[in-house]
Amino acid sequence: MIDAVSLRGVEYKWNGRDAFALSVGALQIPRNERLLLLGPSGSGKSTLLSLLTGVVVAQAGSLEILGQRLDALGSSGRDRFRAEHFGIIFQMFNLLPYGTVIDNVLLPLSFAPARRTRATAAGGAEGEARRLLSALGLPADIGRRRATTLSVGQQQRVATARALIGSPEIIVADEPTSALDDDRQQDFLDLLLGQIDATKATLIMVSHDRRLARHFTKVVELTDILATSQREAAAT
Ligand SMILES: Nc1ncnc2c1ncn2[C@@H]1O[C@H](COP(=O)(O)OP(=O)(O)OP(=O)(O)O)[C@@H](O)[C@H]1O
Repeated sequence: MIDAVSLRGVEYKWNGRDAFALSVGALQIPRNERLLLLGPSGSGKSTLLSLLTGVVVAQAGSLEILGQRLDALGSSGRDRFRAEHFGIIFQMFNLLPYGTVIDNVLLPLSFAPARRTRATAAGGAEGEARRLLSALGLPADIGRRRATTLSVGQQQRVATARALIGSPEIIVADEPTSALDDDRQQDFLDLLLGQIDATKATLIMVSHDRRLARHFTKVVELTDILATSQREAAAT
């Protein structure tokens, strides 16, 4: 089976003086993996996610997602590829503040025809949005509320339903539990992992919190996958 992620010798440097550079030797993520990527703040975890999702393109090396080389696509091709194959739960959730909860959950389907087809086949796009919201523990009447009126925990679940709708192959989550206390973190992870199991998606979650490790099939320390040159520089 084609891997979810196949990365080799990737180098990326942000623009600017003294800009941060990331140099990753190799990272292979099979389909259906639940991977936790650990690293301290500022170590480059979000930068790596931006590379994997094609928000930015590496200056060197090769990166394939589901067998597709991202550098072979232009910027709008990468946007389409991201919308179709990734569900992304952002650190700050990035909900449309004045949209309703249902608008927010349905949003990715506007840019992802295959996800729309799957959601429609599963019981209509809006029905599927409501099913996911309820599976994530939200009350039945939440669909018409504005995103701005929700608690942080509710916003996070809406962002999760938006990532899951239409069953994209890869779910990426950037520190999604950092705003929650321990009990809520546990509840949230149980719900997310239950949904991931149901759709057989690959999960890539980024965190600095190694206590989350037991929920995952694989744990990778960012420092362990850095290219040798960058590891040596970081150690000095
Ligand atoms: N859009 C950007 N433009 C320029 N530099 C950036 C940009 N995003 C991140 N960086 C730089 O890249 C470095 C790594 O940041 P990154 O956000 O990838 O780390 P992180 O491990 O995800 O940190 P955190 O856990 O705090 O989110 C930092 O020095 C940061 O300033």
